[in-house]
Amino acid sequence: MYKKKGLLIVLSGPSGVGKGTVRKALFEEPNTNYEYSISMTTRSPREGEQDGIDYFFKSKEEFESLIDAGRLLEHAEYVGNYYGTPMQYVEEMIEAGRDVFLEIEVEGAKQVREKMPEGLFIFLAPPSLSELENRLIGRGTEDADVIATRVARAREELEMMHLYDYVVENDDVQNACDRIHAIVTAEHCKRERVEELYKQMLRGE
Ligand SMILES: Nc1ncnc2c1ncn2[C@@H]1O[C@H](COP(=O)(O)OP(=O)(O)OP(=O)(O)O)[C@@H](O)[C@H]1O
Ligand SMILES: Nc1nc2c(ncn2[C@@H]2O[C@H](COP(=O)(O)O)[C@@H](O)[C@H]2O)c(=O)[nH]1
Repeated sequence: MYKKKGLLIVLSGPSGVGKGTVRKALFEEPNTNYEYSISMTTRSPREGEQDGIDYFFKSKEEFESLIDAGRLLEHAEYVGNYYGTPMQYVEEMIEAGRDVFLEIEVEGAKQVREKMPEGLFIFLAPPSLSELENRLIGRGTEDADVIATRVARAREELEMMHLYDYVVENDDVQNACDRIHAIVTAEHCKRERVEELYKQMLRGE
């Protein structure tokens, strides 16, 4: 029996912009069809982070063997660590009709665009670079030198914004959630309408 596939939603944007915060708030909304793809990383867990919930924490050797085995949809090196998306979970959820969110940086998003161009690519942008830096400082999870490296990387990432289907400013968590939810809903409507019109044309109607 034909089952409608889910949407792959790539939520990208610089470290500290609020991707995790906005995604968690989105997932608390009722009547959504969202799944979250837990990434793999070689970064050490932060205080309170749990393996299998925040990330799958891997050694460098484990991560490299997953790359070699072709088990990652995408992967990137970010400020001295590997990050990547396990392929199988994403494929299974999309087949099951679920909308799957990836929360990834821009190099990984480029790879996903090549492999799955039918995805929906959303860039979460900060109100300003100084606000981004304040958020990273306020989060209190990185040392000053790592924050400086992440902010420098953010400047490069912001130059890639135009490659995305949508740019959403995270000025306020609820506003950003509402915008993303509206984009996903509109995208579904568009795709369903296009599919229906193509089917009508094929039937000669
Ligand atoms: N709209 C907002 N206004 C003010 N603070 C925010 C907003 N969104 C998120 N924050 C705060 O900014 C900090 C960074 O947020 P978060 O960890 O969600 O970012 P991230 O993009 O997921 O970072 P990373 O990519 O490093 O995982 C957190 O302390 C969070 O509470
Ligand atoms: N390319 C990928 N990037 C990812 C993935 N999971 C997370 N990330 C991004 O890495 C940076 C740093 O994350 P942090 O948890 O150390 O702050 C941030 O931009 C994340 O969005 C992934 O699977 N692939």
